[in-house]
Order: sequence, then C-alpha cells, then structure tokens
Amino acid sequence: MAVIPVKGLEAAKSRLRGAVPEDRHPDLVLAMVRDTAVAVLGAGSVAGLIVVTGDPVVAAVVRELGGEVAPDPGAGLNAALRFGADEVAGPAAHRVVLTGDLPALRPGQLDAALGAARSRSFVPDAAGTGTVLLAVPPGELLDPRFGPGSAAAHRASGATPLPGDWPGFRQDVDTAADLAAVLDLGAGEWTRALLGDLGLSRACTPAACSG
Ligand SMILES: Nc1nc2c(ncn2[C@@H]2O[C@H](COP(=O)(O)OP(=O)(O)OP(=O)(O)O)[C@@H](O)[C@H]2O)c(=O)[nH]1
Ligand SMILES: C=C(OP(=O)(O)O)C(=O)O
Repeated sequence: MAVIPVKGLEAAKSRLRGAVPEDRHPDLVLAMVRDTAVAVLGAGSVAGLIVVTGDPVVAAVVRELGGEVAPDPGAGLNAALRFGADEVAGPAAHRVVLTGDLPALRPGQLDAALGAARSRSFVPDAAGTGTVLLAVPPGELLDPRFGPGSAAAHRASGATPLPGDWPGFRQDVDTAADLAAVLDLGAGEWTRALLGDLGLSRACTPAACSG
C-alpha cells in the first residue's frame, strides 16, 4: 500500500507561496497532489493508495481518483505517516510512503524503486538532504524520520538509500525554483495545466516571483 500525507491546502507549501498568485496557491498544491496520486495509482507494484489528510477538498479528489482517505491525527507529518502506514494499511502489508509534492513522478520510476527495495529503504530528494520515499516490508514498523535532514536521519535509522537516478521523481517542490525545475523535468498534467492557465508555462523564476 502507498501512503501520501497532505496538509490542509490553505497551510500547505508555505515556502512555495508567491510562485503563483496568492488565490491560486491552494490550486497549485492540489494539482501537485493530484499528479503525485495519479502516478502512484498507475504503478503496477502498488496495491492501493491511502491519503492521510484533514482537508475535505483533498479528500474528495483522492476518492474521485480511486484512493482511500484516512483522517489526520493532528500531531504532525511523522505521526500522520505512522498512522497511515502502521495502523490503516497495517504492518502485514508492504508499505511505501511518499510526499505529496512530486508532480514529475512517473509510475515506472516508482515500480523501479520498489523493485530495488530489499529491506526498509528510502529515496533521497534531489538536494540529497530530504526524502521523497520511504518503503518498509511486512512485519516492520515504518519509523519515519521526515523533516529537515531526513535523508541522513533515515540512513542513520538503518534504511537503505535506493540508488536509481529518477530526476523527476526526486524533484520535490518546496520553492518557486523547485517548481521551475520540475517543469523542465516534465511535470504531470494537472500541474502543467494550472500553470498554463496562469500563463506560466515555465513557472516564474525566484526573482520574478518575489518581485
Ligand atoms: N497529513 C499531514 N501531512 C503533512 C503534515 N505536514 C506535512 N505534510 C505533508 O507532507 C509532505 C511533505 O511536507 P513538506 O514538503 O514539508 O510540505 P509542507 O509542510 O506543506 O511545506 P512548508 O509549509 O513549506 O514547510 C507534503 O505532502 C505535506 O502536505 C501534517 O501534519 N499532516
Ligand atoms: C519533510 C520533508 O520534505 P521537505 O524537505 O520537502 O520539507 C523531508 O524531506 O523529509
């Protein structure tokens, strides 16, 4: 089972604020969640998707795409992940958790990553400091260490870094510069459509966004 945590749309992706007009910020966050969820649901190695969220708009979209929704326990990202992976999916299943900000993820990349995972494993983000995926085999607890410096924390907790290249997969979107990078790498259709609608076929540069 795959698990994606998603914060309430109004609060999510605060570092990305200003990349698009303020009133479209929630739409951008939702478009990236949709692209991530569509890619996950398209991966043959994934049995199903659980999105942990307290946001009713996100929940409706996830159900429409064919995913399941679990309530946010309200104690932060790692608590949301533990709840989704260890309690809702349950420890008898293979579980993989991904962040909801991976609009250039492709199903084949996720299949390749999971095919290479022989034990509790993770995929570092493009910067090498964060984490975009943590996978755990049946019988083990997820033990997530997401947050600043999570790649080192996951490694120190015994998880194996997966060696694939996967530049689009690894490009999580935290800032306007990440958004520009992900468009170059090939963002999914929802993110591209939203930015196209805004006349931002190439996302604004950090300088232009802050100006
Ligand atoms: N359910 C749930 N998801 C969370 C929580 N905190 C973060 N997330 C999600 O975890 C993923 C990775 O988080 P970040 O990249 O730090 O996103 P963020 O917290 O929205 O971004 P910033 O406000 O810029 O720090 C995203 O899909 C977030 O929506 C939480 O408390 N509950
Ligand atoms: C929570 C994380 O994401 P970000 O760096 O995108 O906040 C993480 O990488 O562990």
